[in-house]
Amino acid sequence: MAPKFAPMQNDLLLRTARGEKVERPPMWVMRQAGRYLPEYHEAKGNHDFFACCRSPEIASTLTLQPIDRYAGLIDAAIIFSDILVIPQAMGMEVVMVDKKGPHFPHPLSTPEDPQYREVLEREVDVKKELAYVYEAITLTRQKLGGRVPLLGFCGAPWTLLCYMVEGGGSKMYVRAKTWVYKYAKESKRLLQKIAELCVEYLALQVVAGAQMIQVFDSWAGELSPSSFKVFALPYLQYIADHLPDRLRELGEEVVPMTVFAKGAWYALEDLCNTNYSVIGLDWLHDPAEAFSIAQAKGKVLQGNADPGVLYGGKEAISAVVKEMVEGFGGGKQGWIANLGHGITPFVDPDDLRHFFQEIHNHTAGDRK
Ligand SMILES: Cc1c2[nH]c(c1CCC(=O)O)Cc1[nH]c(c(CCC(=O)O)c1C)Cc1[nH]c(c(CCC(=O)O)c1C)Cc1[nH]c(c(C)c1CCC(=O)O)C2
Repeated sequence: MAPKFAPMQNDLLLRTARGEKVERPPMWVMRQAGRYLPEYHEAKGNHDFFACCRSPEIASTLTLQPIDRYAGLIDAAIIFSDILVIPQAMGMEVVMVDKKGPHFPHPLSTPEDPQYREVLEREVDVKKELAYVYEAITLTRQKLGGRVPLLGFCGAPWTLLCYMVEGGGSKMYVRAKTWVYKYAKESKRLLQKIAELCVEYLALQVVAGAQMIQVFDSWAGELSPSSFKVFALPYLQYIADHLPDRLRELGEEVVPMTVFAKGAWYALEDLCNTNYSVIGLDWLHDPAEAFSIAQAKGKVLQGNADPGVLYGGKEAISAVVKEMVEGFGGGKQGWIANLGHGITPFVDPDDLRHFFQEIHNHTAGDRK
C-alpha cells in the first residue's frame, strides 16, 4: 500500500513547476545537504558515504539538515543519495574516496570486456536493489510532515555511462569519448538499458513518496551539440516520455519532472521541446535570454547563480540575485531559484542564508 503523509504546508515548488502563478519563487540548492554544513560532518561522522545513503535513518537526517537550518526560507528537500546507486544496482562496484570523489575499481574497458555483457544482460531488480532509497524517501516524507515537498532524482544515462567507463571523475574523457565515437552501437545499448532502469527507479521513488523528480546530466557539456542529440537527448527524452505512463500504471499521480543538463547551453530549445516541465540551467546562461526562450515554450526554469558567487561575500551575492530576479521575470511565474550547480564545500552557511534572504527580499514584497 502506498504510504500516507501529512498534508502539505508549503507546496510552492509544485505549483511553480506546474506553471502556475505564485506569490514568490520557490528556492532550494543542489547538494544542499553536504559538506559546507558543520552538522553534515557531525552526523556523517566516520560513516562511509554510501553507508549513509543505505541507512534510511542517516539519509533522512542529512536530508532534513538544510530544511531545519533554513526553515522559512527553503522550499524543497532533496533526498540524500547519489546518482551512482544505479551503476551499483547494475552490479558495478563504486566507492567514495575521501576528498577525491567516486571511484570504480573495475570500470568497463571495451565492449569485449566480459563485464560489458554482464552489465547489459543482467536483469536488475530495481525494486529490491534500491529498496533502501525508497525506505529513506518514505521516512523523510514522514519526518518532513508536509513542511516542504521532497524531490527524488537519478543520474542521466550519458552521465552514468561516463562514470561507468571512466571509473570516476575525468578531465579528458578519453574513455567516454572512445566509447561513444568508436563503439557507438554498444554505447547506445548501454544508454538504453540505463534509461529503462531510470524510469523504474524514479517511478518507485514516487511510489515511496517523492513529489517531484530531477534527472542530473552533469556531464552533458562534454558533448558537442550534434553528439548531445545522439548520446544524451534521446535518453533524457525516453525517461520523460515513459515515466508518466509507468506512474499511471502504478496508480500514482504524475509528478513534475526537471532535467538538468549541465553545460548543454546549446540544447535549451531542444530541452524545452521535451516532456520535462522544468529545465535546470547552469550559470553559462543569461537569465533574461533563457527566460524568453522558455516562456515561449511554456516551460519553467530553475537556476542559475554561479555557485562560486557564494565565496564572493554578501555584496556579490546580492548583485547576482538581483540579476536573476530581473532576468527571470520577477519570480511570480516560471522560475525556481537555485544555483547553477551544486553548492561547494567551504561555503559559509550564512552566505547561503543571505542568498535565500535576498531572493525573498527581491520577490516577496514587504515580507522579510
Ligand atoms: C555527478 C553527481 C554525483 N552525485 C550527484 C551528481 C549530480 C549532481 C552534480 O553534478 O553535482 C548527485 C547528488 N549527490 C548528492 C546529492 C544529495 C542531495 C543534495 O543535497 O543535493 C545529489 C543530488 C550527495 C553527495 N554526493 C557526494 C557528496 C560528498 C560526499 C562527502 O565527501 O561527504 C555528497 C554530499 C559525492 C559525490 N558524488 C558524485 C561526485 C562527483 C561526488 C564527489 C563530489 C565532490 O567531491 O565534490 C557523483
